[in-house]
Amino acid sequence: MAMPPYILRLSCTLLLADLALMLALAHFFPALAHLGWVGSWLEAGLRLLVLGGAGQLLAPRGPHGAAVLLSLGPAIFLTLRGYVGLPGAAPVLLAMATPSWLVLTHGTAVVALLTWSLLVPTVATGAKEAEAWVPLRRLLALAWPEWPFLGCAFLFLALAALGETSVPYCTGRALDVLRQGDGLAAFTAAVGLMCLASASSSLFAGCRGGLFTFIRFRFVLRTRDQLFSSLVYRDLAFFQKTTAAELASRLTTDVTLASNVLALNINVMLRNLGQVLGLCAFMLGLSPRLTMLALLEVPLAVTARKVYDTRHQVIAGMGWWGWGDRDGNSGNGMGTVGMGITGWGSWVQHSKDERMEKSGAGMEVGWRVLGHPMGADTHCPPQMLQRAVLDAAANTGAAVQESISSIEMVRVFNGEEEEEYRYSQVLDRTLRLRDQRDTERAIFLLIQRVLQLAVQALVLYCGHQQLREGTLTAGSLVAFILYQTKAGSCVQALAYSYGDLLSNAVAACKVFDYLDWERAVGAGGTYVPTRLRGHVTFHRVSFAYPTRPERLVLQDVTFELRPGEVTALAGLNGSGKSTCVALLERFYEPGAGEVLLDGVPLRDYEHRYLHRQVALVGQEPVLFSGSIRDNIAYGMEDCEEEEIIAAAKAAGALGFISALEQGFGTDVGERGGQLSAGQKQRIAIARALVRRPTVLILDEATSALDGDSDAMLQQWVRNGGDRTVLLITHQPRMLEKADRVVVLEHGTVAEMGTPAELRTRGGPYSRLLQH
Ligand SMILES: Nc1ncnc2c1ncn2[C@@H]1O[C@H](COP(=O)(O)OP(=O)(O)OP(=O)(O)O)[C@@H](O)[C@H]1O
Repeated sequence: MAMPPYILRLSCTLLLADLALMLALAHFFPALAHLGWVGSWLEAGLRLLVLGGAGQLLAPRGPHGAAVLLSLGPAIFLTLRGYVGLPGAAPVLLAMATPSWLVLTHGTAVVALLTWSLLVPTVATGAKEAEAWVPLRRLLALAWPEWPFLGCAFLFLALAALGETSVPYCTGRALDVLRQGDGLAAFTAAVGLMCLASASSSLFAGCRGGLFTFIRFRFVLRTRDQLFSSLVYRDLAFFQKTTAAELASRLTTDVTLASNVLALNINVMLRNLGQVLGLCAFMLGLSPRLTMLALLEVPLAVTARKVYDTRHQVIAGMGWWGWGDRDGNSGNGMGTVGMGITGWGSWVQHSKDERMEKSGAGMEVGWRVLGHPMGADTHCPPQMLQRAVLDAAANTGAAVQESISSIEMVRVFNGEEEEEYRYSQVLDRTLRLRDQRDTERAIFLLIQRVLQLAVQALVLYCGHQQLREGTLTAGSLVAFILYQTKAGSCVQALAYSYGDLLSNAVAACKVFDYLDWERAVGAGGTYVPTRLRGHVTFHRVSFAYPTRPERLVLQDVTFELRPGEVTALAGLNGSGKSTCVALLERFYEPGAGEVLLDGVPLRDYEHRYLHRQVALVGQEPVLFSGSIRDNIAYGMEDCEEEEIIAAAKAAGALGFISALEQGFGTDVGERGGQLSAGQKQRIAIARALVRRPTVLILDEATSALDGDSDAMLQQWVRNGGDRTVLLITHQPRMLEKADRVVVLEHGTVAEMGTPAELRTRGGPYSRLLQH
């Protein structure tokens, strides 16, 4: 296997810098050698400065840990050698050693670099780390309302750490008392102290855990609330670009992950840091020599964890097992969307390593997002393997949901076998991902354990020597080993929490991105005239949707809607009729030109006022779950029952509503699913009419109505006084009833006039009628 060029460059740079340093300081080294191990460490510090600087300047791409390893490695080795007391002479300084020592040092560094590059193909994690610390201040600010609870939680954290740290010490004391036969009273006191330390640490730990869980719960609720508030005020262009699943993921997964930073990661980090420091203090008191040896575990554990964490990210980025399209092609329907969970699924906390599994319940993933087939060129950002496993689990849930919710279509098109095959494929992918993750984890744990055991064996060897020398008692050695085991697991937890904190902080960044948006809805306009005529003018309007900015769907469109008239927009599918409606509702801003209401640009009107004056009944009426009454009075706080009844009557809905057992109180079901299409349309019309709008827009709003819809239309115009009505319809009968018709073709106005005029011209309108 060829050596990556950046490693070659870095290795050569470090070797040359090392040689240059040794030549330059050759005269000073004998004086340093007299200082013993202090001299070793002074040499190490000097080499660290020079090698680190040279590496940064001449080989900035390489992992900078190489300079640290090269400069500190020999000093650590020589110091440990002195502690363990191995036979044979060793040089004090690398500079004064035979050239073979230098070759061995640099050779080891090259091997370490190659191993690192194999295990972790991408090494640029620095930026991610720096970025991850940014949101901590914001998270603290968000959690600030909980400061009394936070204060108590941190107090209990400190007390619990103190209690946990003193338990091994008390155990060692009890053992020594037992060995020395100091009498029952002394033994009882020692055991009592041990029990007291254990009991109090358990109590404090319980209080700490309970308080942090409580704070986390409140934090999650408040953040979700704020995030949702910021979402509903976003402009529609945003929702065109962002999938519902992504937003749901932000609200559920990312907020939960962000809450972990404070309530879990910092909590665990501080707890373990406190314990490590306390344990080290006790260990130093027992035997400084053994403590230095035991501390060897820290860099080893941190490096192993870093390799594992980084590798997880890389693997998930490269070997993505996302949702495939229906032909079984592997695709990534999720991307940064994450799991696309729209339910409030519950996170289950497992052990530290098995941190998060998603419970299957409550997962609902939109098919549009999941099923969106993406080609191999789709950019897949690196994601943690764990996250990919969760995504796959969410995909499995989505597959079930999609098949079951479309079971009628499955039956009609005989698709049972295909659905079966598709589901088994998704399960297969999930299984493969899990296997990959579990194998990696098992190997990592094994390596971690071996490193731990190696350090413990070293400590036992030295401890045995100290016992023989009489500088350590058996009880102290037992206490030391207990401390070492505990300190080891604390260091592991510390390293784990740090990695987890970084990835959770990235999730928090995404949440803050969303929270930082300025309100789009309601921003700007303040114009609230006391009287509105409802004269609408499209003046040279051009427009392209934000998702396809290169394609103009309206070009230089000019027409007007007059008060007291029904103006019909006619045109083939895709000619731009609904786009005109979207601009009139201010879903988007025109790219060029203006939409004016009574001569004033729409953006100058106050948001609430405008949407009370301009009401829309859309192509696919959307009802919300709740009663018919709630749906008609939606968005109107001051709506009287009589107004609701009058609107329902005008929309021709009173008949069927009265026939229902609970009348206006009848629940319409999710998205109005318990009503027929025509009934939904009538309720949607009533919802528009109850506002007594000056401008009424009917976008294919009468297609499912039975009875004389053109008579009803005339009634809606007359009842509103001089109401302006914009009608979009494909029904020639309705077009003929309009006062004026504007014909659109490919986003431009082809012709306009009264239906009779246009018919006699024999132009686009006539062709449309024939079509
Ligand atoms: N959200 C969108 N993003 C990008 N392009 C869109 C979007 N909505 C519509 N379009 C495109 O804009 C063009 C005009 O669409 P529009 O819905 O205004 O047509 P329409 O005349 O109302 O058609 P129909 O009679 O079928 O309702 C179409 O080519 C359509 O593909």
